[in-house]
Amino acid sequence: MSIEIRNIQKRFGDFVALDNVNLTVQSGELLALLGPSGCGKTTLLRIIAGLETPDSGQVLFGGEDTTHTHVSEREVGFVFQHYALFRHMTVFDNVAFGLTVKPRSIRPSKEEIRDKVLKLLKLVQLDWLADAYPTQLSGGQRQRIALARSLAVEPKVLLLDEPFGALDAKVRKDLRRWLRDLHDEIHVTSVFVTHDQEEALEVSDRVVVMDHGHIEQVGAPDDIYEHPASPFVTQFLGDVNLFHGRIDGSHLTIGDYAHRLTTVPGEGRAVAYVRPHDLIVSRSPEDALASGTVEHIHAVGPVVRLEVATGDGQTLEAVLAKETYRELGIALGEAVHLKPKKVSVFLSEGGDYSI
Ligand SMILES: Nc1ncnc2c1ncn2[C@@H]1O[C@H](COP(=O)(O)OP(=O)(O)OP(=O)(O)O)[C@@H](O)[C@H]1O
Repeated sequence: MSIEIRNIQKRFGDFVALDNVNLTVQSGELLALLGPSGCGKTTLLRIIAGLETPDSGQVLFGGEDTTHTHVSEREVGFVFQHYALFRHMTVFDNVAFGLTVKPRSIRPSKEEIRDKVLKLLKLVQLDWLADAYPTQLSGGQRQRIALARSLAVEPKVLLLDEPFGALDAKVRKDLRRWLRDLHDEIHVTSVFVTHDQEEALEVSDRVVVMDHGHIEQVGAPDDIYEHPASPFVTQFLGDVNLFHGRIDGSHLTIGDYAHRLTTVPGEGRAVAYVRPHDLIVSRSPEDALASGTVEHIHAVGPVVRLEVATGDGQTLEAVLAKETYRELGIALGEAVHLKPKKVSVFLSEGGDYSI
């Protein structure tokens, strides 16, 4: 079931929560809505669910206008950050709930319900917990049961609002992989809200990056990461070093550094971003974008993070493999030169972008 969002506008008082949002979710796709707190992701998800009404615009399911269809008739499954399992019911009864409350005329038989629940519990790999109560489960297990419960009624669309938000980092990582595998198995059209870029990039088929109630960029994870469309997306997807320069013709100049651009966004003042792992640390000043003194050295697992103080008061961050770091034999207080492997450049358009 595809979802089409057309010109959605939503205000809360004077505050514009969603500003003319347009988006198509393909049938069977797992799509992430990614953005900082308050950007409107949850509001958009609630509008898709029918839990919130837009001021204007339309939501279409499979080409049919559902803007004014009640939430109970939209056939959506919902999983929230905080497990909404019924405490007084076993895992089995929690998963069966949506089926047992169906009107008698369309309710499956007891045997059918039993088969279906056991199949779902197997799917989320927790069939051995059928007789347990929610309080006996870990946070990650509860979320898997919540997901099984939302799938029991065979929703056309599955909506997940920070489903792993309340879990610790390790469990979160396991569950993201698990969700990806599960989706590959069942292919229900799913929209997933997160503010965690790593989660969005790892789990989804496509990522929608939002900011201040509008969509900044939509694309496959790799595409978004490699070709961010704006300074906001570049910064939101990970650490960056910022440089100010100019574009003239196809040349970017930052101080004495010159770089030939393959795609030219125009002419004028520009901002350039380089990710810490895209800075080559060298003893030689040749082709250097910046030079400075090593102020801090942090060894983190297989990589080493250097903080380099430049003459003009900026601190740059470079990340290099431990092996390269050892070969270079860098020590605190030494002078190093930094050369970029990859630069993302945007015109300043009259105002500087800042981080
Ligand atoms: N019912 C409401 N009444 C008033 N303001 C609201 C209401 N719901 C949301 N907002 C505001 O709309 C903005 C967008 O909220 P929303 O929950 O969609 O953001 P979000 O991107 O999901 O953020 P978070 O990750 O923090 O949940 C926020 O500034 C929020 O305060």
